[in-house]
Amino acid sequence: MKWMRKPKIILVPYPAQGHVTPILNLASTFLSHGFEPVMVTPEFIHRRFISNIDSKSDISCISIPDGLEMDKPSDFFAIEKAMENTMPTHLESLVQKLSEDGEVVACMVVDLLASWAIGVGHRCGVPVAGFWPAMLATYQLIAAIPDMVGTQLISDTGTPQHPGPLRFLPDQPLLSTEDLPWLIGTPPSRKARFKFWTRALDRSRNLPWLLVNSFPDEFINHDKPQNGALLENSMNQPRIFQVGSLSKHALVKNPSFWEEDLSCLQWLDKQKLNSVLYISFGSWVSPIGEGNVKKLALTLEEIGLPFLWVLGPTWKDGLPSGYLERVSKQGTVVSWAPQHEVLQHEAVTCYLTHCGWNSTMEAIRCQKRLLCYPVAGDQFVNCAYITEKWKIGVRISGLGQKEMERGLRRVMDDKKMSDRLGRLRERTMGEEASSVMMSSLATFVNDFKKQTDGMFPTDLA
Ligand SMILES: O=c1ccn([C@@H]2O[C@H](COP(=O)(O)OP(=O)(O)O[C@H]3O[C@H](CO)[C@@H](O)[C@H](O)[C@H]3O)[C@@H](O)[C@H]2O)c(=O)[nH]1
Repeated sequence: MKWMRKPKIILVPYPAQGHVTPILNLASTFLSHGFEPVMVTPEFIHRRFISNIDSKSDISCISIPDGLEMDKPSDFFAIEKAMENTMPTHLESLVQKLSEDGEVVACMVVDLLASWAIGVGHRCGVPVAGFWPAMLATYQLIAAIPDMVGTQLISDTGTPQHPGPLRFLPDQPLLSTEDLPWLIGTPPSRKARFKFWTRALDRSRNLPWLLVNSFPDEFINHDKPQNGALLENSMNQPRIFQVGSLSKHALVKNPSFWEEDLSCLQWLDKQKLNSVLYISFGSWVSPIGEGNVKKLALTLEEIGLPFLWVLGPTWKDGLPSGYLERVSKQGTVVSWAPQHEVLQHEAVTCYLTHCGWNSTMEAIRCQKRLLCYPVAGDQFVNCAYITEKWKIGVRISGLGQKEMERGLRRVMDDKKMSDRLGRLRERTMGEEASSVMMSSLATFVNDFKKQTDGMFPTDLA
């Protein structure tokens, strides 16, 4: 029988910018393997980015109901509730409908933060691969939760039992016990986030594959067979494939949740080479708090350095009165920037960042030094790699004038930082790294094709 339609791969991201962007990039890499990628997101997110997706794109974007109130901001826990209670039945119906219509769903790629969808795949008899949108190092930290509880490093609700810096895993930089990814907000919220992670870990432990949004030698374990996969399934862990920097930005237009303010590129064109500090704290976690917004605003004014600051409308209201007029000759504030273009711009010299993983990879791609102010989640781990392992940035402990000036001096005076950035870009996205990642992806595709023998049209299998 000759199949007319391409087999589908359904991709389910956690509904946040830092997750949708990398999963869509991953989706684009399946096109050359003969699949039709279908990204499924809840309605509240779909509405926001769909107009920014190229309508001629070969990637389909489908929304499912989330039960969330329209136009009401949803916090982490409201989204969790929607994912756990509302979305599974809708995804299941979607997969069943596709099968009834004669479509082949070859595989589902599920963000581990959207682990609710793993069960849907199992119930529908579709092979499921996990997707980790961040560093492998943070996955390993999460995967080590049972060991951390067992060795009483943390309590069984995730509370650190020993203060001070610790090396949680071999080869990883030192971290403070306060830097663990679930330690966000009040004690009840920390416990609830810990529960979220342990549940994600339980659901994903037996997955055969995990695709990681990272690069091949982020973690080197010479004792393990390479063969496209970094860690074999020996410890009841998925086989790991690092395919992060395979993404071709040209293939997918940025699925921005907010409208990009392009005027900042014209503003950058008028600035001197290597003169501008770019500032952005990403999209997911509330950035830095009102007090810190005010503090940073005044610091920038005192330092007098040209700056481009991404600050959402709610936070903009927290700027000191008359501030924007006062600094109009020095800097510019936008609600959302075309970040990749900004980082590529020659006027930008340094990036004050929250160390979100996508921003970190983009800064490496564009060769920009980093001034790090991690806020939450995996950002402390990323920051430790940036500042201690790779030495492509400097961490600042506060946003006051002294800390900023000291940090800027250290980051700009480091004569070897540009070389390190160059070498890191080569290691992470150069030709050799890309070819390893391409073969990793091919190994993964062949692997799941084997599991679904007979499902594929012969001319694609
Ligand atoms: O004005 C802006 C600001 C950001 N971005 C883009 O938004 C994305 C932000 O991603 P990331 O840097 O990873 O930050 P978050 O959105 O905060 O991502 C969440 O998800 C990441 C992946 O799991 C984690 O590493 C972060 O800590 C977590 O906050 C990047 O692609 C940026 O280019 C823009 O396009 N315009």
